[in-house]
Amino acid sequence: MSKGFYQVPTAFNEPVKSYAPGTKERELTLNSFKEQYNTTVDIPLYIGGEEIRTGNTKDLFPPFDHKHKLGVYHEADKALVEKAIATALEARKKWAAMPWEHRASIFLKAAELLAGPYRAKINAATMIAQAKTLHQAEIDSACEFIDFLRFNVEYMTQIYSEQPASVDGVWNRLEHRPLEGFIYAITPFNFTAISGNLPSAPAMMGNVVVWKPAATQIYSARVIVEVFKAAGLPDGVINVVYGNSGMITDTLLASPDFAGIHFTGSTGVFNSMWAQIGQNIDKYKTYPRIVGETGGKDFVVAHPSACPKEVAVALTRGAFEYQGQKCSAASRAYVPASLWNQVKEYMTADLATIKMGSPEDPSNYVSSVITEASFDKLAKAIDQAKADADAEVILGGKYDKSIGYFIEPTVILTTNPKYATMETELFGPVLTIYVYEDAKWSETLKLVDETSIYALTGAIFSGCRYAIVEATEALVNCAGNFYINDKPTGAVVGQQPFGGARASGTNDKAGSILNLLRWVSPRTIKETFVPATDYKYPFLG
Ligand SMILES: NC(=O)c1ccc[n+]([C@@H]2O[C@H](COP(=O)([O-])OP(=O)(O)OC[C@H]3O[C@@H](n4cnc5c(N)ncnc54)[C@H](O)[C@@H]3O)[C@@H](O)[C@H]2O)c1
Ligand SMILES: N[C@@H](CCC=O)C(=O)O
Repeated sequence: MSKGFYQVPTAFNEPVKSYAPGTKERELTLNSFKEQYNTTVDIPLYIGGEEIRTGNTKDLFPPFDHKHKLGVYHEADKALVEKAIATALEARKKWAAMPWEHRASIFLKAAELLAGPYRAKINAATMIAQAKTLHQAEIDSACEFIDFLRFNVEYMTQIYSEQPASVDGVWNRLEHRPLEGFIYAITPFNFTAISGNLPSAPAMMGNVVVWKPAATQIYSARVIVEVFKAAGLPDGVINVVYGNSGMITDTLLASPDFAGIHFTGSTGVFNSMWAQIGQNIDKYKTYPRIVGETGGKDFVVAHPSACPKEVAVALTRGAFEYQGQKCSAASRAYVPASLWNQVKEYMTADLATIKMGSPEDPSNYVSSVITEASFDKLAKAIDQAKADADAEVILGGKYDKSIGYFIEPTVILTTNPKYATMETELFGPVLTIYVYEDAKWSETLKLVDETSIYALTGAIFSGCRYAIVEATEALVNCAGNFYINDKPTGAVVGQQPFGGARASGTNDKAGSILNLLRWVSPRTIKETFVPATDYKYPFLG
């Protein structure tokens, strides 16, 4: 039991290291890359304290070198998924009663382990599994993950300290109980930080979790498991399963103890799980919390008063860093005719200098996309644009999967503002640009609003304050993260809470107090010091 009103250390953003030639961090990470690349892994399921190897294995390959086998992971069957539920519920008996400051301590320790001894390992694993460059791995698996842990600890204490008023003779208290049951965390391939945050945020609030990482991220997920273990997270609080996604999800969502889902991934998968939860609603002991951050079709709109160089750089970085595989990536842009030639010249010059290849070579700015399926989908969209009369591939457009799944950073120019790649999320290094007449600024804002089902991120570039005001209002429902004169990627925990609405998710803002509130069920406690001893009102005599 707590014996003090503790204050946690003030959260701060982990500084991003430079990885410049000759730096220690560069040497450590590249050494770890080599070592991990040449070691075969045999990744088990983690249920309670057990590492379970079923013998039912799948091979792991880096997407930039798909003939290099990294090892295997073991798949769960239905009985093991049920075992994960039972193990989580057993662990809940002690974990839900763990004093909050000890939960805080565990996750603060995890943050420090990531900032220090595990930094090179988790960054290198992310580079290998997800084809991230040094810088992209650093801002994700080290810095953002550390930030999630530090800031969530601070938000947790804010939640606990916010208390109701009490009048004379009464003490009102509010306690925030973990949800009654287990949480299903289901995570995407593209951010190791999101993979770490989705199970740990509910766990920090006293919940137990069954976590299913994306198959393509299991290789770096194993390092997350290692870090949580080293930080002292008790067995059974976070249990990790992989295998057939449909079977795992069906089994978990059918449990009467299912208390919530913490999802990040595509809109279609989230929608199907929401429907399934609806069908199962009579089974559950408590209404489950449904939290999902999903797809995007993120925009950049330039006003004629914008600086063309700034627009071009925002497009290059926003669309092509990490091969356009950020949910926030710029994938449609609206550029005024008066700026277009300059924007195009700057982008052409910049893209000509971008190198693509293995993330092990730090001079490569981009690497491969994640899977063959993604490669094929992107190649098909590029070919279609080459064939269509209302579209033209003006930059990039080449692809090659002989060694890895490499797609050149590609720019499509369209004369049709509703062209397929202006509307559909492709999730890769393909940017589509529509050039509008300068006089049609207000109509263009309407077009931005009406073109996509998503509302995740968006950016406007303008040197005119009136245009900024107009766009901020006209695009009020188009993005949960809205940028003025900046690229639409790179939200920082504690600074720009992240998430979108419409088909982009429930907008519960990962890494914020709003998200943590979804993982607790408040109980109000009223204590009366001197209870009444007479039933009559005073005026009844
Ligand atoms: N809004 C955000 O904050 C955010 C952040 C990152 C990624 N994303 C989105 O995630 C997507 C890319 O990630 P992804 O390719 O890993 O997404 P995905 O939807 O394919 O996979 C996400 C998770 O769902 C699982 N899954 C896939 N099919 C399933 C099924 N039929 N039943 C149950 N589970 C299933 C996967 O194994 C994985 O664990 C993009 O749409 C991107 O916009 C959104
Ligand atoms: N939070 C990240 C995107 C996460 C989704 O992939 C960003 O802001 O770029």
